[in-house]
Amino acid sequence: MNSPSPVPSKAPIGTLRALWPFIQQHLGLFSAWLVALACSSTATLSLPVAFRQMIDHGFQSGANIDRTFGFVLVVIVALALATAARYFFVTLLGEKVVADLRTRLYAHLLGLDAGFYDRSRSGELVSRLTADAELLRSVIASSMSVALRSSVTVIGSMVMLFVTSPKLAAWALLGIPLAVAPIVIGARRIQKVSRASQDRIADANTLATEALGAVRTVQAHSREGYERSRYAQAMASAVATARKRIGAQATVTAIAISLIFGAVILVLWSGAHDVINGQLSAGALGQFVMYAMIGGGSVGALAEVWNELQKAAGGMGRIHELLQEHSSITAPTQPQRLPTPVRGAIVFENVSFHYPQRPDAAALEGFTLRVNPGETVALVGPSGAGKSTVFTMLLRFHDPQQGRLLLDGIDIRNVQPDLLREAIALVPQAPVIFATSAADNIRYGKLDASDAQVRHAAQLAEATDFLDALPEGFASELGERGARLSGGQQQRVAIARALLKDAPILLLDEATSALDAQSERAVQHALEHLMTGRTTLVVAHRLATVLKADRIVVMDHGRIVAEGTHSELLTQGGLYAELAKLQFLD
Ligand SMILES: Nc1ncnc2c1ncn2[C@@H]1O[C@H](COP(=O)(O)OP(=O)(O)OP(=O)(O)O)[C@@H](O)[C@H]1O
Repeated sequence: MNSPSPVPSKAPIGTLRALWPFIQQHLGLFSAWLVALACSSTATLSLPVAFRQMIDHGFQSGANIDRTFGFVLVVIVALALATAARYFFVTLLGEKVVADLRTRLYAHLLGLDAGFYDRSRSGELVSRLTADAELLRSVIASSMSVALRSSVTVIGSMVMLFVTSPKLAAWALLGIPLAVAPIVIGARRIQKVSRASQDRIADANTLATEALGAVRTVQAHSREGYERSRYAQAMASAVATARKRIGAQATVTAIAISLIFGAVILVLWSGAHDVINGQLSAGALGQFVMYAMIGGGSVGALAEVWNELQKAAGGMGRIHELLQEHSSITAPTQPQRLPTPVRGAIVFENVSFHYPQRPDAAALEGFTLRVNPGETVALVGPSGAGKSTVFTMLLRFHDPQQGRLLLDGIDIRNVQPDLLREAIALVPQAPVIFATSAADNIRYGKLDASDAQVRHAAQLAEATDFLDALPEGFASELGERGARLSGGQQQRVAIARALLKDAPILLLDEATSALDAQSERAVQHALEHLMTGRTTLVVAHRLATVLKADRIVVMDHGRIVAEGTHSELLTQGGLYAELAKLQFLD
């Protein structure tokens, strides 16, 4: 996937066609917009005719005056109403289409497999959801509307110019492109400079995001001054680039005004001669100038939105690309049912697996393991041995290239992935705490749990003491990534969540970070509650856990190198004895 650029890249306008299915969902609004557009364009194009009436007949004494002014008034009211309706329908359409697009993309992203997330960065995905979708919103609500409206107006005013005065129209046809061309060229140049200017702003934003996100580290190193001057430099560079853009913009404005009004004056001058010679009425000349201005303005507007449309096409292209991604972990067409309740018998049968990003190195190789219902198996081994990969396979985040995994005798590829994962509770090494209340964090394990069930789970996880002590008890917000809790407390919240889920299989990645003796004991107690009566696979880092396991499996380079109890393995010597000496026994 492309890395996100602050200014989205361009793509052929045709890419925007992918928007059509989303617009089709709101055909009523779309049609209402087209009707309003037709009305407002008709009113715009009738305005010069109304003015001609006013000039030619409005100032003469006679019966016509009231009717003439009345006509002008009607056209103006119609224009006002149609413009308001057009704006309302198209803006609402933009909001709805983009909301649908975002919802659809988000739902799609949540379903993609681990392989996809290994190769994408979450920041990029969020930018697809925000920046690219935002671009499309402005395109539907404004650029698309302007493009269509201007096209209609350009064609309409061209026709009317010829109807009003074929001779002057021929002049205008030559004059308008000559006047508009330099403006369009200038606008292109401005676009380039403003891209550079936005890039500089983005550089400064990156600096600020990084420093503010790690403000403790910045302060701990006393690097506030350094960060301030880096940001100030980035800002100065942004201003210098912006100055170029502003200068170019000012020049183009001066040229545009001179050219456009110059052309209008020339045509007027030629028309004035016709009026004096009696070949043209004053009203017709006024009407002509108005059409020329409307037409010229619309050509300019078209040139301006073209760029916007190209950028939006780039955004749509990237969103479309994401929507085409498919998860390789899918439910079988005829899924098999797991027994109820799940007993928790796990079998890894000669499993070999390479991560998609690392096809050369096997994370698991010829891995065979049988875990009986209710048994606790500790996985130990050096870093990178493949312990976490065992969990990944069991949760079916990836499928093995060889071999199979059975749960209660059923190949997990034949089970619906969500039902498989319902049967498993995972307590990861670094607990994930969401920025919601403590109760909701625990309730993530079982969304329909009652308050009493949440409290009971917290009790078993030894979490009630510190949660009750928070200012609003269980209703207290835990802050971003659980910032208001200590490491050991976060672990106990995660354990309470797993307890509430009450799944027959438990995957436990024991935290390596050292806790003080008291939290350590609390966490151990909580874990004991959690492990009771469940099939448990635990990546063990502590002697206490290893000693409590029914069996210890020693892994190295994706293979099982030894199995047994602590004392059996110690007497065997080898990798386990070495690890035990380094990890548990000192
Ligand atoms: N998402 C991934 N993409 C590519 N390779 C990976 C990925 N995750 C793990 N690996 C590789 O697979 C191998 C096994 O990793 P795994 O995380 O299972 O080891 P581990 O025993 O759990 O290590 P640790 O104790 O350090 O967590 C390692 O060589 C690792 O580099």
